Amino acid sequence: MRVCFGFRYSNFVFGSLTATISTATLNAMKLVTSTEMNLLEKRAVESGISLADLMRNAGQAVATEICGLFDSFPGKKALVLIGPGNNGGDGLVAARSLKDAGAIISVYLLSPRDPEDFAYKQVLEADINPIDVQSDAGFSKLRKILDETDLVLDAVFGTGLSRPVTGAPAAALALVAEVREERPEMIVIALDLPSGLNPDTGEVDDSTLAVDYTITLGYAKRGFFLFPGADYTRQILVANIGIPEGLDDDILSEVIDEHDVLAILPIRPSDAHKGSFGKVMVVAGSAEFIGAATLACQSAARAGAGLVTLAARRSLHHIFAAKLIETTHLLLPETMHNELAPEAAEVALSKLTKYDAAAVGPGLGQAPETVEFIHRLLSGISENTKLVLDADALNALSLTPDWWKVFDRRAVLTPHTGEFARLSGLSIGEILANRMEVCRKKAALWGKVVVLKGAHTVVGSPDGRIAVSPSANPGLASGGTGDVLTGIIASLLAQGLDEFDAARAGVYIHAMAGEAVRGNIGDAGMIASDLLIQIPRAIKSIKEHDHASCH
Ligand SMILES: NC(=O)C1=CN([C@@H]2O[C@H](COP(=O)(O)OP(=O)(O)OC[C@H]3O[C@@H](n4cnc5c(N)ncnc54)[C@H](O)[C@@H]3O)[C@@H](O)[C@H]2O)[C@@H](O)CC1
Ligand SMILES: Nc1ncnc2c1ncn2[C@@H]1O[C@H](COP(=O)(O)OP(=O)(O)O)[C@@H](O)[C@H]1O
Ligand SMILES: [K+]
Repeated sequence: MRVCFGFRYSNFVFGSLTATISTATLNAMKLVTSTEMNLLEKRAVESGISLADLMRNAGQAVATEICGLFDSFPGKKALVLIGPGNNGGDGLVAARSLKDAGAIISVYLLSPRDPEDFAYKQVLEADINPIDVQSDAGFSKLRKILDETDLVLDAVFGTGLSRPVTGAPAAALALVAEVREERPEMIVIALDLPSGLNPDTGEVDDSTLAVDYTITLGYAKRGFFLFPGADYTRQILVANIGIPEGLDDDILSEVIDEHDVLAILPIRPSDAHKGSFGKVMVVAGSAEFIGAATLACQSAARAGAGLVTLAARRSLHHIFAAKLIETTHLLLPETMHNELAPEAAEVALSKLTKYDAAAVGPGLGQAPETVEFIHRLLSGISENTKLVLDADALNALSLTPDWWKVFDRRAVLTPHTGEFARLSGLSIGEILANRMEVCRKKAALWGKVVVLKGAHTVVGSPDGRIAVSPSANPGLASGGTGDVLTGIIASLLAQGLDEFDAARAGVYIHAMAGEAVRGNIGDAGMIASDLLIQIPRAIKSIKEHDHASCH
């Protein structure tokens, strides 16, 4: 079994990610910490699998994946760098399997290893004579091998890294990096993870290689989706090492995957009418932020809602009406200073009873009257209307100490890092240092589904689950793309999805739309409106993938 993280979109490959997620198993989409990985290993051993079996499976699976990367593997030259622990052990088994598959193998020991251990015997039995760093003073042999090898397998350190990398391992990794500059055709593959990358935090060592492929064992590690680590793993393949199914039921983190999204997408019966697909009210916009409201309304419609209504200031009606042809309009009263009147909340509330979902916040602004309007609206909104809050709705909430005790209903919140900082009182640095854990904890404390936006967006659920976007796409870092996400999530809420499902499916569809635009025009110059037509295409593509995999 093999899993690749990435997007398949109309048979094209985007970014540096692979094209296919080629398995139906959802377990492989789980994300683990090093502690969780050790626990799973312990459970596997308790269930009757020996450590040697796991290592044999790991080494063989890695070799199989490597062979699959080449059109023709026999005769390829492969160098395996071996460290002191089990990662090195896996590397020794992989070296043996690669030789069995026809490769010309060099094994290079960066630390002394016990010749009696199971893995070492594997290479000796295959007549591979490891080169020892002690006997290769000055790395002259290593340099010579690197000048000719087709691939390097980094099996120096895995999840057991405990301190900065120094000495021979650091020097050898630096040499690989240097030769790679001269020989870009040389493929570098990490076994389990690029050595020196912290699997829990995504921190990297100075010596960590940005590899071409990371063949990870059993489960992807959280650090692959946290920066800077996320820039070092490139294409990630998850290899099956035989951990029995069912041992990971309490692992609550996952990468959002097309199969998950397909399973939760709303069904669209042929005899549907517009009432079948829910009504969304978007409460948004101000004179300064016209685009935020229009983008949210259009994306809600493009994600499949039956009817979208914009509730916005009366004096802006003419411009909104010109921009939004399909949207209906609710004209909200204003103060004599041309701000939203706080009593506009009652106007919106009186209509909202007929709506399945509301998106509140994009571009509303932060005038005191607007803040009062938002507070009145949020305190009066019925539990029957599902809710997504973004931008100025989040800013307004942040003004109330312990806001989650006052605003204690279900909702999706979609903060970027700055808004999350205001909501939580944490600094930006504290959030960036561990986005997944921070998001999980706050979602539980606040009792909300929280979408912490950015590269590899994290969706946290109050029950402890987190779902991480597989996409990092600098093209999306432009004004208005978040408003598009808000509209998509509101649309999915209106179509009947619960908060967590709407948020993770919405994040995935939005990311896929972004990847499609990147595929067309690159990662600079993307504007939020480019995403709109890609939303239904992304949904179509997800559905077609299912169709393709069924036949
Ligand atoms: N957890 C699991 O389920 C499995 C783990 N396996 C492999 O085991 C690996 C983890 O093995 P280990 O726990 O032995 O850890 P590693 O192989 O990552 O390295 C730990 C060893 O390196 C030393 N070390 C750590 N940091 C160092 C540094 N900066 N400089 C020099 N020496 C350093 C430690 O003292 C220890 O000897 C995984 O990455 C994976 O490759 C597989 O064999 C199979 C199953
Ligand atoms: N580097 C990136 N990789 C992936 N997604 C990104 C990246 N940068 C921004 N995004 C996405 O773009 C959107 C930006 O939203 P936001 O910051 O609220 O902007 P705005 O309010 O202007 O719409 C979010 O969905 C975010 O996750
Ligand atoms: K490694």
